[in-house]
Amino acid sequence: MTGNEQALATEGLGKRYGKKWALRGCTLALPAGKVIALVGPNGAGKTTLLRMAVGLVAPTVGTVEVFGQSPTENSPQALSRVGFLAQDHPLYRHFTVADLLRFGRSCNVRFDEGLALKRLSQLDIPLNRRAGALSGGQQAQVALALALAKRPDLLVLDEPLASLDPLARLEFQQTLMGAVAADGVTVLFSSHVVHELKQVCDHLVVLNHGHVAVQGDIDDLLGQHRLLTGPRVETGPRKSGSVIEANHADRHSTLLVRDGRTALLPGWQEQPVALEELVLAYLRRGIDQEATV
Ligand SMILES: Nc1ncnc2c1ncn2[C@@H]1O[C@H](COP(=O)(O)OP(=O)(O)OP(=O)(O)O)[C@@H](O)[C@H]1O
Repeated sequence: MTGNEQALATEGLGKRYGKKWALRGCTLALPAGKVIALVGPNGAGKTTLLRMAVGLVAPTVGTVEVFGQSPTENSPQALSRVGFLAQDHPLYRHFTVADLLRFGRSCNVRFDEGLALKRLSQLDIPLNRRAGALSGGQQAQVALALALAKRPDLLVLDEPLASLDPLARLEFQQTLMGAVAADGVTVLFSSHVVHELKQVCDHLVVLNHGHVAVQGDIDDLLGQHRLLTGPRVETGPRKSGSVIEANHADRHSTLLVRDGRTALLPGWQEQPVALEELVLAYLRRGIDQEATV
């Protein structure tokens, strides 16, 4: 892997179901070797994007490439490098954990059964237990162990944390981060949870109403945005491309801005913005406002 290799690149990507666009005009360049969060509300288009990335859904328009190859046109080459964990981490419920490992081995030439066995033993997950008899957290861990045993270069996870309790979430994240540190795997995962992102992610994509609202390296995004507080002004997001959100009280205004470092006007103060505030501000914007940034 080179330093600036892209794990996933899309250009004008869109998917329409009937008359409704689930995703539209999506252009992304997601760096390899990073942990990337895809954030957005229900129906934003996250699953649609992830399913196009792993070749399960064909685009209506535009292109998608995984490590430079189309997951639909060059599927064996592209998909041999990709692991996918669908929402609710589905497993064959009547299979034992050992059956699932055997199944994984028979389906994937690169399957590293030793690695999966090591992870499952560290988590005390019994191999003779049927998948349907495991707890939700254990099922998630088994699904993750199977996906990692494929030794993917890109691991795509659709809302992996949604059904897990706080302890199971932590264990799941630790397993994931351990794999990232050990193997340099690129992780792309979708989530509704914004407040935990800073600890686990390098890169962020915010989707809203089927459009990319903002994307970039998290440290860069935090460096580019700031909160300005000062005397009330009658400006809003539509008057300036650099004002992402404006909130007004009787005497004061607070503006979230994205711009170069310009001198502050008298009476104005600036402070850094937290990642959660930044994401929520972009989610609150309407589609017509997204085009101004
Ligand atoms: N197979 C389908 N047929 C018709 N419409 C679909 C289909 N799949 C998704 N959609 C629609 O596309 C839009 C985006 O759905 P998608 O599942 O990608 O969103 P999401 O961000 O993953 O949502 P959630 O967080 O609820 O899982 C929604 O309006 C959804 O109803």
